[in-house]
Amino acid sequence: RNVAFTFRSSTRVTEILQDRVDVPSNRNTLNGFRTFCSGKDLSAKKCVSCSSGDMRPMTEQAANQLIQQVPEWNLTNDGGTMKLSRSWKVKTFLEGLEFFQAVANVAEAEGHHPDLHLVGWNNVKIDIWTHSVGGLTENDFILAAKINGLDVQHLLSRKPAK
Ligand SMILES: C[C@H](O)[C@H](O)[C@H]1CNC2=NC(N)=NC(=O)C2=N1
Repeated sequence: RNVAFTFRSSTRVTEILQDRVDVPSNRNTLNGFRTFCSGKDLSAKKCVSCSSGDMRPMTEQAANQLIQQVPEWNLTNDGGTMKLSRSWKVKTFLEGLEFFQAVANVAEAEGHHPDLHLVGWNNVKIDIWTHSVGGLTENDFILAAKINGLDVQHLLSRKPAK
């Protein structure tokens, strides 16, 4: 029995080391602070609570890596605060609000909330960052990936967003 157990755990360690499995999002720590964890499919992850005071914003280098998993989004630096941003053009004002409702459902489910802009009646822009740490955490990329997965095509104008 011991032999089987040892085999199973070392297999798990090997999988984790080779990055073949997802592990809980709070696994990686740097100097005792959570940063983010590696893993393939961001949209399959859940946002973790970022209010416990042990979370710090990720480095620009880490953000440049993770953005490759959500290339539809832009990395911006807003007066020193790193954010994710994406724009869409909707067909009508009301469809903009429908778009927001779909995003709000995801945000509520994740307990992680983006800034929503609807400007000039049909320009939707969403900014995501972790307010409590003043920068980006893996939660922001998870939310971005989940917003990418929404079926909102029918709400969008055929004209590209600015
Ligand atoms: C307790 C709860 O997790 C926090 O208040 C959450 C709510 N949603 C949030 N959303 C975002 N984007 N950043 C936060 O810091 C944040 N804080």
